Amino acid sequence: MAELVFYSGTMDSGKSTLALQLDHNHRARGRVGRIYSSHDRAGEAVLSSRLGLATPAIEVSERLDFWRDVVGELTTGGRVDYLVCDEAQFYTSAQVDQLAKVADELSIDVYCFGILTDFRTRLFPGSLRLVELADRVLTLQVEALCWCGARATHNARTTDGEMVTEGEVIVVGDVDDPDRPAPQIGYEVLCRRHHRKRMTAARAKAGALSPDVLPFD
Ligand SMILES: Nc1ncnc2c1ncn2[C@@H]1O[C@H](COP(=O)(O)OP(=O)(O)O)[C@@H](O)[C@H]1O
Ligand SMILES: Cc1cn([C@H]2C[C@H](O)[C@@H](COP(=O)(O)O)O2)c(=O)[nH]c1=O
Repeated sequence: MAELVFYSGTMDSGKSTLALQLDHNHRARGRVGRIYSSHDRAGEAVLSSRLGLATPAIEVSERLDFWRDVVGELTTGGRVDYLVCDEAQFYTSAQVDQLAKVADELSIDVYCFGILTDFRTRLFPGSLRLVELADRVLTLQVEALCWCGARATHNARTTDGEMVTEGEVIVVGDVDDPDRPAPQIGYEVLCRRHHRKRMTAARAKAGALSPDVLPFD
C-alpha cells in the first residue's frame, strides 16, 4: 500500500538533502519519481540543499492540482512511482488532500518535506493538513541546534539579528551565517525557551558583553 509520509524538522535540519538522497536511491533502483518544490531559496522550479546539490523540480503554485498533474502524466504514457514534495509547508490544505488521493487511489508513494511552524510558532496550512493526513510524520534525526546547544525546535525570523514576531508569513530566506554579517531579514533556529524569550544568538552575545545585564538563566 502506498504511503503519504511527512518528514519534518526546523529550517536547516537537512530536509532537502534527505529529499535528494531519497530520490537518488529510488532512481538508482529504476523507479521514476516526480519532484516538486515551492519558493526554494535557489529560485523557481528547483529543489536545492545547503550541501550544494540541486535538481529540477515542478514549481508548486497555488493553482497546481497534484491529482490532475499526476493523472495527466500517466495518461500521456508517463510513469510515476513516487512523488518527492519539498517545502510542503507552503502547499495549500487542498493540495495536501490531493496528495493523499494520489497515494490512496493511484498507489503512488508520496514523500513530503517541510517545516512545521512559521516564525510565530503557528502551523503552516500545508503542514497542519499533513499532520492530519499523513500515514507517518517523521522528525529528522540530524538535530539543528539552538545557540545554547539545546535541540532547536522553532524557527525565528530576525532583522539585523533581532527576532521579529510580525510580518508576512511567507518570506523566502536563509538561516544567518555566523561568519558573515546578518542579512536584514534572516532566520535562526532556537529552542522553545529562547524563542519564547526572543533570545537570538546576537542578543545573547550582546548581553554577555554588557556588564549591566542580569544573568539570563
Ligand atoms: N559545510 C557543511 N558541512 C557539513 N554539513 C553541512 C554543511 N553545510 C550544511 N550542512 C548540513 O546541511 C544541513 C542543511 O541541509 P538542508 O537540506 O539545506 O536543510 P533544510 O532543507 O532542512 O533546510 C545542515 O543541518 C547541516 O547538517
Ligand atoms: C519560519 C519561516 C520560514 N519561511 C521560509 C524561509 C525559507 O525560504 C523556507 C524554509 O526553507 P528550509 O529549506 O526549511 O530552510 O521557509 C517562511 O517563509 N516563513 C516562516 O515563518
